[in-house]
Amino acid sequence: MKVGLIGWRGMVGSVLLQRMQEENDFAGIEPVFFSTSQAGQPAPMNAGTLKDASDIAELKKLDVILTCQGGDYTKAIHPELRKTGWQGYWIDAASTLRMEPNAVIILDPVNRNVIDAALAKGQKDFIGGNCTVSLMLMALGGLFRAGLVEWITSMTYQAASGAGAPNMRELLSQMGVLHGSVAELLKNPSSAILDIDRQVTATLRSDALPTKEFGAPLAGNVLPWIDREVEDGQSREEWKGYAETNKILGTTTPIPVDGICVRVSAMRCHSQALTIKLNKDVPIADIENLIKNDNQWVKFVPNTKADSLANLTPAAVSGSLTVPIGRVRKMKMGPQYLSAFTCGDQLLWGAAEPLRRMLRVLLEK
Ligand SMILES: NC(=O)C1=CN([C@@H]2O[C@H](COP(=O)(O)OP(=O)(O)OC[C@H]3O[C@@H](n4cnc5c(N)ncnc54)[C@H](OP(=O)(O)O)[C@@H]3O)[C@@H](O)[C@H]2O)C=CC1
Ligand SMILES: N[C@@H](CC(=O)OP(=O)(O)O)C(=O)O
Repeated sequence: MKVGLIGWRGMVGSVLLQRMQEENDFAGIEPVFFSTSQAGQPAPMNAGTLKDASDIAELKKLDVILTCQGGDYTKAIHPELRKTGWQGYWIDAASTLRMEPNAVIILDPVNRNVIDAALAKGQKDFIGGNCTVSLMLMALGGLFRAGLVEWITSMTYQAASGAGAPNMRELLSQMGVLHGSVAELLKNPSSAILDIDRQVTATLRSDALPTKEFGAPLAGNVLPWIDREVEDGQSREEWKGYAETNKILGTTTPIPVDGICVRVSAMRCHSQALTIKLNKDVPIADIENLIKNDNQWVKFVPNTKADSLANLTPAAVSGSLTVPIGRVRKMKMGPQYLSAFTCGDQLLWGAAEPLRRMLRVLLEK
């Protein structure tokens, strides 16, 4: 199978390449590497030279295209390529095609049935889901599979990486400026904390912090808006919660999903505080079993302070495929109301992993 890799140099693409190497995915394919800016230069893995990612004639030779190049690339190339009659598989990290009727949103541990049905019908476009949605479904797959979810709200704590590599750098630079503004005061253990706070706040409100990428300070702050405005006061990131969850699950009666998406100063793990309305009262032990037996990556964290702080944080999860879920308990609102907290690496299950697994699904066909 001839597989074209596009966007492999970027942040998501680098994680994808690393995972494909770890899992020996290259053994079953003939990789062809592309670039929009470096055609002619040596390709990685001694795979010849880089081809031009806008060369439709070269792209047409491929059985599969795996792209993490971004939405603008997809918008420009996908329709051109399909117009020529190309019948290959298009696997993509960008959101552009997700809601197209002939595209499937891929998260195989959760919706392998939807993927298989689409393949059987001859569908060719397989698109990775929004990171927040995919991570929520990896954590709560067991409750959805059991048909227990009446509705869900997700209050998110999303990492800088979701906004891109330059944003991760900017966050760290902001942290450095904040620290620098009070470094002398911090050295003196008897300096007044309110003086330190006043100085930090003054720095946050000044022009001293770099804010080109986020448009606001993220260090020492939270940003309660991600992506652009859509309708009904929702941000596009919040809109995806409902639209993509229901498309991934292939629901016939949509399950309401809503909440507020917030950017916080984590590096690459998105966390979510969930309120789940169950459609019946289920004992907490059964809920725990459904959650932890759903897939091999979900990890149930006991609802204790020690377990939560050790296992349910971006610091614990970063770089790992494990999706912990904890703080699970019935709420004061009644026995059908469940709270939970989950955290996951948004570059792995949130972006790269579903793509490489889709390639595996095609190889095993
Ligand atoms: N960031 C995220 O969390 C998520 C992103 N996505 C999707 O993936 C797409 C790509 O995102 P992301 O990986 O963050 O984008 P990057 O900006 O890291 O990479 C995108 C492209 O930029 C080019 N590029 C230019 N300069 C450099 C450089 N110095 N280092 C590396 N690449 C460079 C490369 O293309 P070339 O070789 O052609 O020059 C690369 O493929 C997004 O647009 C989005 O659609 C999906 C889910 C999550
Ligand atoms: N919007 C996400 C990252 C992302 O790229 O999402 P999507 O794949 O839906 O465009 C975030 O900011 O955290």
